[in-house]
Amino acid sequence: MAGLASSKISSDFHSLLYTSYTQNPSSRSKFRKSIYFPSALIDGQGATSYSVRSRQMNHVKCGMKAASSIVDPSSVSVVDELKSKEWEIGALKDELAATQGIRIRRQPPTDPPLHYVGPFEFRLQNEENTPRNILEEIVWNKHVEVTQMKEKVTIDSLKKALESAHPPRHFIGALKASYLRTGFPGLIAEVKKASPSRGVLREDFDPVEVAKAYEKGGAACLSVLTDAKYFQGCFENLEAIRNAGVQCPLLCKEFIVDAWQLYYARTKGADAVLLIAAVLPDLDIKYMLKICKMIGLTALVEVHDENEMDRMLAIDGIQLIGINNRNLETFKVDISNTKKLLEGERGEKIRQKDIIVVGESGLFTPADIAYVQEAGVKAILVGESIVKQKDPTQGIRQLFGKDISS
Ligand SMILES: O=C(O)c1ccccc1NCC(=O)[C@H](O)[C@H](O)COP(=O)(O)O
Repeated sequence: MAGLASSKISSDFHSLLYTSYTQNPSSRSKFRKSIYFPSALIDGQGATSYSVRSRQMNHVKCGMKAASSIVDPSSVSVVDELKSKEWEIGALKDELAATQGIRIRRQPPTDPPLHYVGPFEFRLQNEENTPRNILEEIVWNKHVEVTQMKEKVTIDSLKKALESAHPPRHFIGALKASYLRTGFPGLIAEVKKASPSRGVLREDFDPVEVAKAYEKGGAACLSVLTDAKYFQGCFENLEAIRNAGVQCPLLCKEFIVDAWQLYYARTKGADAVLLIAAVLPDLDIKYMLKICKMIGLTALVEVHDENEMDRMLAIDGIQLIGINNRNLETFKVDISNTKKLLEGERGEKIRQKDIIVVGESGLFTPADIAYVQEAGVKAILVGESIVKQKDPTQGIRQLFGKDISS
């Protein structure tokens, strides 16, 4: 089915372009008929489980440059056709994400391939191909990183490794138990050496020592940064903490852009993963939630604004939502963001759905904790204010204004 539909679309597409081009060669419009495969589906099996859907002709502005040369149509290779199709799929993914308010493009807008329409060739104009902000840069880099990792570690080998993986620890259960025990939001303490917004936070950074100090201070769970380039983290830290006998459930703090990463994180000792609504379209979130449930991972779905919160509240199966007070595009931190997103109908819907909310970023004092707790959070995710303390155990005591360890 997919193959047939694709070739039909391809011929329609080119015949339409040929007609458009020959009738009004100066036309400044691009017709695009595209196919959408959610990126999360392309894990080697999923892609065939989705029907190919040709979409309405989209009439969007672009410039069609006059043919620079006359080519023999029979010389257009299958590779050119596939490159053209790949480019169209990438462009459509961004277009579909944009309809959900997502501004992050998953990959650089590559140069559109040369289009061959009958005896003509032309190239559609290109958008800027530099990242618009740090989050988009991280996501583009992550795509390259994961593509390279997937060449070395297959999804089948990961699925095989999962057969002997440790049983997952109950991430949400630990947060709820901590809240009941202390009367404070459960603490997800973040093992983070550095970040794009704050640089190096802790020079003498021993992840296992930091993790043990957090556990001693009363953390319910830990968040472990595994991104190397922008946070100086790594998966070896996650494994080392797991293997050091730390009992806290572990959140793999990674930028998930591909379902393969979920399997990989689970094999490296993760009990939970982060799904960022600013990066992942709804279909990817839904698909990844299913995979998380299947392989024993808790999903912390992160939002920053009302649009992202409304999108996530419309998705069934989400149990844990993190409200990030840091704008990951501008780095601006404002803890009132948590209050804003929990007011009114949104707060009511969260209570009805029994969703646990995590207040994330910019929490430094007992007053900050009281503020977000009053807003309705049952858990908090804290990095900078405790990881930079000489004694992180003491840092937790200062953060809460009391010893929450027993
Ligand atoms: O912290 C950054 O600079 C950053 C930049 C781009 C994407 C994510 C980023 N941080 C991840 C986080 O959200 C924080 O590590 C986490 O919420 C803890 O925040 P904090 O307590 O302020 O360290």
